[in-house]
Amino acid sequence: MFLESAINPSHRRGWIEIICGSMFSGKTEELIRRLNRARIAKQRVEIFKPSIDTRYDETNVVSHNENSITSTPVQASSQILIYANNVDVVGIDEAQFFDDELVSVCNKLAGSGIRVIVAGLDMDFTGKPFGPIPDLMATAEYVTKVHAICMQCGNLAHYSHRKTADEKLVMLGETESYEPLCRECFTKARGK
Ligand SMILES: Nc1ncnc2c1ncn2[C@@H]1O[C@H](COP(=O)(O)OP(=O)(O)O)[C@@H](O)[C@H]1O
Ligand SMILES: Cc1cn([C@H]2C[C@H](O)[C@@H](COP(=O)(O)O)O2)c(=O)[nH]c1=O
Ligand SMILES: [Zn+2]
Repeated sequence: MFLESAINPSHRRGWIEIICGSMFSGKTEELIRRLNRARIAKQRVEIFKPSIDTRYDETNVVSHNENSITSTPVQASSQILIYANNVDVVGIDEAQFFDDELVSVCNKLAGSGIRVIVAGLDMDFTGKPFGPIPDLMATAEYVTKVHAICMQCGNLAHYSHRKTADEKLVMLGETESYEPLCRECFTKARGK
């Protein structure tokens, strides 16, 4: 579906792709896969992540199974417009942590002929829509929802259950603090 077609500079068409889902669903792997393919097609690629995401690495975007790609950490989404100069493709990871302006930033980039690929959590640990992702999903041309495996029953999971009592929206973590769960197991776990 996402062809790395040669880009004709006189007639550049941009668009937005969203890769969303729970934690451990393969969002970052899929983002890295698409960006690597764009590089193989000799397209100019820039990758951004919010600077608060220091979980695996200060700069690189790193997946749970240790795939990685170099990125530029930025504090505010508006900085992406400044750094995304002379590029064909922009990748953005952990987009749920960005401010709401990310929606207009991505639309401006796409409007100027850039392919924009955004990965992020669609729901927070309570099951509510997370940050700018829902609005991005509404305005994107393409939305891919990927699934993890439920850690309780082995079915497909689309919730990220927090295993600790912490109620803060932003709490970086891994398997020590979060597990992907299916609807049934998440409802049971939240009911406790
Ligand atoms: N419960 C799980 N379901 C699926 N993959 C898992 C699970 N737990 C760990 N993983 C690992 O996580 C990888 C996906 O990592 P990543 O792309 O970083 O996910 P995301 O960005 O969606 O959190 C999988 O390829 C697998 O190795
Ligand atoms: C559900 C949820 C998650 N987080 C944090 C936990 C991780 O550091 C990232 C998600 O990373 P992944 O690449 O999708 O595995 O987000 C959070 O701060 N708040 C939440 O509600
Ligand atoms: Zn389950």
